[in-house]
Amino acid sequence: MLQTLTMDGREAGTWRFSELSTKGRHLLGGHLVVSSFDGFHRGHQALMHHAKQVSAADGSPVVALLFDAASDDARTPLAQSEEVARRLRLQGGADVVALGFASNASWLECQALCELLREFAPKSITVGANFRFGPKSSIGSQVLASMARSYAISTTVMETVACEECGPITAANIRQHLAAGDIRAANRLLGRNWTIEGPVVHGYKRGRELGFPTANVQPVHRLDLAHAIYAVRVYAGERVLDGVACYGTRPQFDDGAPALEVHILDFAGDLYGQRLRVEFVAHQRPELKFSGVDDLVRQMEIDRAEARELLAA
Ligand SMILES: Cc1cc2nc3c(=O)[nH]c(=O)nc-3n(C[C@H](O)[C@H](O)[C@H](O)COP(=O)(O)O)c2cc1C
Ligand SMILES: Nc1ncnc2c1ncn2[C@@H]1O[C@H](COP(=O)(O)OP(=O)(O)O)[C@@H](O)[C@H]1O
Repeated sequence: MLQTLTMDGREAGTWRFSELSTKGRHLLGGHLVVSSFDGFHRGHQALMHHAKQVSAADGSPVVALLFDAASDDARTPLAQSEEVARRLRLQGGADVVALGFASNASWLECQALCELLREFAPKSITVGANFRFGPKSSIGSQVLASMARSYAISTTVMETVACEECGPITAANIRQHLAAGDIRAANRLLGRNWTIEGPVVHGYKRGRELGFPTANVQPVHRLDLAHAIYAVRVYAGERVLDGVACYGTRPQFDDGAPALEVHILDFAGDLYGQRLRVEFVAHQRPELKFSGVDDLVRQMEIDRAEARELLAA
């Protein structure tokens, strides 16, 4: 089964392989880019850039074949799937075909992929060197390349690029930086600021007592993010607001389940039920337990002033 996505990432339709030649006629003979596009980081952007350059020579479309490994809920999301589809279209100019291939796809599904490649009859394939799929991720990009060569499809395997200070541009490395709280490194590898979204839910109503009301944003997925204070930008509908966020267990109080709490600067209003997008700009300090609540509040005032400066820079 193939799933095609619209501009904003919603499903446009589900096709059988056999329907590709009729419904997907416009996608045939294009330049395929094969990836999970997990996070649409700078490595993926380089793949799209390459395919776009190749396609400029003959005018055939760029088609992104998106392996749907990003729907793995156990991992920190680097981008929502709608965001990935939107960026593929905007930055890559690509039509997007999403495949329900999990990273542990069966051999049968891998065979189906070979058939699919034949059906697409692409003019070229672009793939990253560390792309893997199939049972226990046992099939690498080189196997894909030699398979494609046997169909006389020209294939480019692009090496993983590294950033001098931040290491390889891979989704795994970006997740490691997030787990360590190194937002600047994660953002550099992503090529944009890491952003998550969720609805504002009720908390313990303690924030307003402290003079720091905090919107509790509930992310859809689990986050493996360092427990710390961050300077953030908040997108609430049309509004873009500066904020200071705490992600952690609140050792000063309940030491409970990890939560993301966002205090918006120079703002007063009811946000419950609204969907907020929180863009992480900089790490400020680790979450701590102070000798008393007054000390915590004094530190929060310093955090707020520092966030203001970081966001103005
Ligand atoms: C800028 C800022 C810094 C914070 N730092 C800490 C901290 O170091 N330790 C801690 O336990 N909680 C910290 N918090 C979380 C507060 O304890 C939390 O916002 C408060 O308990 C309100 O919770 P509520 O929204 O459930 O009412 C911080 C919150 C903000 C906005
Ligand atoms: N500057 C602000 N930043 C964040 N939330 C604010 C702000 N001003 C008002 N609010 C409102 O206050 C709520 C947070 O207050 P708080 O006492 O921390 O309650 P809760 O424990 O339910 O989060 C937010 O959900 C929002 O509706």
